[in-house]
Amino acid sequence: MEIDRKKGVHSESAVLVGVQLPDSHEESEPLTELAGLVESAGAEIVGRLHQRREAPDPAAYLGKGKLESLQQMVAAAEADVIVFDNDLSPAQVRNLEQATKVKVLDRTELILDIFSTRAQTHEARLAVELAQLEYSLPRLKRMWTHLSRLKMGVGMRGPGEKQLETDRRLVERRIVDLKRDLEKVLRRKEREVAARSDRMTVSLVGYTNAGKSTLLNRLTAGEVYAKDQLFATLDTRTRRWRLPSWGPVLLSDTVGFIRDLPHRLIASFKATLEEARQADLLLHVADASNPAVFDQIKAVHSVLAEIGIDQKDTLLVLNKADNADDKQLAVIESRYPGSVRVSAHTGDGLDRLESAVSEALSQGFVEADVVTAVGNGKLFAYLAKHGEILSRTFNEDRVAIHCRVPKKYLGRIAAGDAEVVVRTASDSGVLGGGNVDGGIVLPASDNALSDSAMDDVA
Ligand SMILES: Nc1nc2c(ncn2[C@@H]2O[C@H](COP(=O)(O)OP(=O)(O)OP(=O)(O)O)[C@@H](O)[C@H]2O)c(=O)[nH]1
Ligand SMILES: [Mg+2]
Repeated sequence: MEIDRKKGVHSESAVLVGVQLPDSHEESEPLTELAGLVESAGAEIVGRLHQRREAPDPAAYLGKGKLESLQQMVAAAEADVIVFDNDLSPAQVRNLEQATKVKVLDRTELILDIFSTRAQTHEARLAVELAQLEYSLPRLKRMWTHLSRLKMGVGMRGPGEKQLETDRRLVERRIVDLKRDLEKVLRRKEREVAARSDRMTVSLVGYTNAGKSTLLNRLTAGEVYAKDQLFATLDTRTRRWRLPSWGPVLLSDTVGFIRDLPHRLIASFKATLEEARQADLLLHVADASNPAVFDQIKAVHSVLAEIGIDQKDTLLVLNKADNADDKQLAVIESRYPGSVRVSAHTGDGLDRLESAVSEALSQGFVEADVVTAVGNGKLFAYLAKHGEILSRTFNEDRVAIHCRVPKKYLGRIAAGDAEVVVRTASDSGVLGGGNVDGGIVLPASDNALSDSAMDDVA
């Protein structure tokens, strides 16, 4: 038997199989999400098979009777590929392929396959290749057609043990190279993102297909690829977003999440998720029209926890309100008070979203008195640009500036040859609302604000 493993599932006919285990995720309509993934990958669905089992069968995951049904279904529909909703061991894949004579993919492989066709930037390509190779290493026996692309010409038949050993070493070497390249990308990215840290940054996160890119486009009039497919976006885009009554902040889009996202994939996408890691505020976009919205919100929380950013300030955005059932919206809102319902399509609720974001960002502001030399125009400009100047009091060659500024700039302001005294309470205005526990005095320093610290981004 020879099965072409090179092609993924594009334009093929696929049979979907799912086994419901007692502790595994349960969908109201089984295989819905898998079907979305398979269609996203460009395949046609020609059959579905679902089974409840206490435990997977070690040999073929399915029980004997169901395996026979599967064989018949594949033959009758002339399917090219079987896609499992569960993750399979290498032996199970081999046995299933032998029994059905067609290619078998599991959920992780399918996701990796979609990622590999969508990855656009150098960084996303590296991330996907690494995740794919790490996944395939223990599965090399059936991966040799894929490997032939890497190294040898076509026409290679099945690998002998020696060949396998060579392949394994090649893959391992490539993995080391990829990790090193990704590490470099990550460090560069960290520097890039940190360099724009004197702008408030907001990051869109959420389940795949929730409408993050559409929302980014709508809010910033940018040109970001948005499409009704899972994992339309694999690369982050950052745009300037002019918040009314606030000013410009940076808004970035990210790769969508999915339940049971392969851990390796999350690890490989670290550089892509750097924007979200350093953001001042996360906008968690959920598709309120999806019956599985609660599961999706939970799945996003667990990915955020895995990246270590689940403690960040987060605003839940209930998108696709135009398409959602009013009752469902009310249920979500009572479960998540403080969430904001919007429609990226009709534009409904975007004004409320903008106010909610402004308010959330204000939490990061403090009122302070900054005392500096009258001639320190640079610092004055900096305060005006990033905060709000409330009053100025001159005293000979010194000026005391009463202002409202983001907490995170305090260090930088103090470094600009100034004394900074943070007031304990602030009477909240447009930008205000920040509360500080006690008056903090930051010492003046000799370092004047450097040009780069003053640089504007975007
Ligand atoms: N009805 C309706 N559809 C929407 C809305 N917002 C987005 N969509 C549609 O939902 C689909 C997914 O939108 P995207 O913006 O690509 O979603 P995403 O979250 O960026 O998806 P990934 O990049 O795959 O993670 C597209 O077909 C959009 O047109 C909305 O408010 N209402
Ligand atoms: Mg997107």
